[in-house]
This record gives sequence, C-alpha cells and structure tokens, in this order.
Amino acid sequence: MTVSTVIATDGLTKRFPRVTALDQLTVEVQPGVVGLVGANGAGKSTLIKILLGLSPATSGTGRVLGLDIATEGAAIRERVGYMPEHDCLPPDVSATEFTVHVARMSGLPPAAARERTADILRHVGLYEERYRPMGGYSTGMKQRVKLAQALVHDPELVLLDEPTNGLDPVGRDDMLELIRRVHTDFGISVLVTTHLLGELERTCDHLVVIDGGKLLRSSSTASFTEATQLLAVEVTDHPEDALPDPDAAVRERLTAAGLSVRSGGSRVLLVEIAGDDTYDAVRDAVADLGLGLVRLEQRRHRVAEIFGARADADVDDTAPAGPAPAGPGPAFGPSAADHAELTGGPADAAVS
Ligand SMILES: Nc1ncnc2c1ncn2[C@@H]1O[C@H](COP(=O)(O)OP(=O)(O)OP(=O)(O)O)[C@@H](O)[C@H]1O
Repeated sequence: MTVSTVIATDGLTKRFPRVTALDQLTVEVQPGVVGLVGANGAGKSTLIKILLGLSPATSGTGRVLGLDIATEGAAIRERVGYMPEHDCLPPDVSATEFTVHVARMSGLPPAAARERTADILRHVGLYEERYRPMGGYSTGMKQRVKLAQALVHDPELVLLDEPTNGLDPVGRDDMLELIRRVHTDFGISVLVTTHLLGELERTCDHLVVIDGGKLLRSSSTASFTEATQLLAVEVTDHPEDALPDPDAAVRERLTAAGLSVRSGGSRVLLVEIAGDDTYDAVRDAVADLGLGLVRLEQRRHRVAEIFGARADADVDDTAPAGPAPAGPGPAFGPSAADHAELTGGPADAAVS
C-alpha cells in the first residue's frame, strides 16, 4: 500500500445468513477515477457500505484514505462522499434545500453551506430547477442531485453507486462526463460502480471487476483495451453496382493472398495482421475491385471479453470487439457492445 492509496482491502469477507456477498476481497485503489464493475448481486453496494463503516465485515480488514473501516467510520464519512444507488430524495423539498441540509449535517456553517450548494448544483447542471420540489424531477435530475449532495462537503473521495441507473444513452454520457470532471476539476478521487459492461471504458483510469464477491481482475483500463492483432475492414458498395457482394469479393481476394479473414458482424471483415504489409494488401485488394474503404483500423479488446462475450458479435461502430478468450463469469446476450449487462441477460433494452 503506497501513501496515496485511497482504498485498500485485505481478505474482506461479508457473509449474510444465506449468501457470501464478499469473499476474501483483496484490492487496492489509487487516486483517479476507478470503476467497480460487476453483475447485479456481485457485492458492489455491500463493499461500499463496508468501506463507509456503515456495515461491519465478517472478516478481513480495510482502509479508506488510510483510516480503518472497522474503527474510524465517522472519520471516513467526513472525508468521503456517497451517492446511494436507490432513490432517496424527499419529493417535497427542492434540490437547494436538500443539499444545504446535507452540507449543514456535514458541519458547514449556514452561509458556507448555501454558497457551496449553489456552486455544486451549478456544476452538476441544475439551474432554475434547483428551487422546485424534487418530486417533479426527471431521473437524470435526481441523479445529479444525488451526485451534488455527495460532493457538497468537499470530500477527498466519492463512492458513486450506479450513478447511470435509469438514464437514457445521452443522460448516461452526460453523467459519465460529469463524473470524469469531478476528478479533473476538483481533484476528487472517484470509485464508481456499474453492472453495464464497457460503460466505464472511456471514463475510468482503472477497473476492478468482481463476480460473486470475488475479485476477477483489477488493472488499468488501458490494459483491458489493448490492441488486438486484427484489422477491421469495411468497404463501400461498387459505384456502378458491378459487384453484387463486395464483402465476399474482398474476402476472396485477401484469402487468395494468404490472409486469414472472417466476418466481424454487419459489413465488417476481420483480417488477421500478418505484418505491416497486411495494410497494403487490404488497400490494394479494395482498390483493384474498384471499391472504397469506409474503415481500416486495428481492433482493441473490450472489457466485455473478460466475461467470455461472443467474439464477433454485433459490435458497434466506435469500439468493435476482438476475439474472446474463454473466460469465467456470466455469459451474456449476442450484442456485446458497450452496454451489455452483466446479468446473463441481453443488452439493456434502453440502450442497445
Ligand atoms: N442486508 C442484506 N441481507 C442479506 N443479503 C444481502 C444484504 N445485502 C445484500 N445482500 C446480498 O448480498 C449479495 C450482494 O449484494 P449487493 O447489493 O452488494 O450487490 P450489488 O453488486 O451492489 O448488486 P446491485 O446493483 O443489484 O445492488 C446479493 O446476493 C444480495 O442479495
């Protein structure tokens, strides 16, 4: 454990009468934006409650900002902000009243509490609405208030439990951007949980993946998404419609040139990179056939793959999947794009 380690657990275990929610979890979190990824029931919320000193561990130890979770819970909560997963906002008070109240409970004097509330609500993007009762807020607005109250006492670390829950794709992206800025603008470290595969790839520096209360993997996001040895190739139709199946024609040419080619989903061919001249071979084949290139890019691994996602499922345009190693953990539906859920079910209907 280094001096700057924000969270460190050692053999942390939490047993409920009928389930072991955390099982010998040993993990370290450094400053930055860290994602805690796991299916529903993986133990994410349990871990957060234990880290806040709100629930005792059955065995094992942990420190948050150097403080002991077993004996220094109150000191931890002074320095850590918490955004709970579930709706917890009183419907008949405004965001301003609520956030001022939380700030006062955290020990801020009245004037400072009001000033800080105004700043933080502006930062999360709530303006005139902040004086309206929260019962009439959209889910996105409620999530923003929950984030604001976690930040109002200027913590060193915030624990955000499923902050994108219930949001549409645009709302999710906005929230993730906001979370990133919590760290870049204020220097606050963030631990953010999600059950959606791949959601945090662009937001977090580091990912901790848990399954059934056990640590599956803890490493930098970059190491999850390193480059594969596959080129994704997508070509245009022939301008005069001279080729009924341009993809098949390209595939045939490349195979004849000794390259290994397979389908990567809708209109995408995956070509194994045999060397630098693979790029030239693709370019020449496409040009010889009178086609244009829509895309020629090296694929990157996806976080989804560690859960054994289908290799060349219907990937999205921005971040296609490479080959999937056989891995532990739940399998999930055929659309292994950014928002596939870690539930064994299909991708989140709202965002697929
Ligand atoms: N107070 C409790 N009593 C008994 N079992 C519990 C309690 N709290 C959590 N559990 C169980 O512990 C396991 C882990 O739950 P936890 O809420 O930590 O998971 P999670 O990863 O946060 O998932 P979710 O996002 O669905 O809440 C689950 O099987 C859950 O049913």
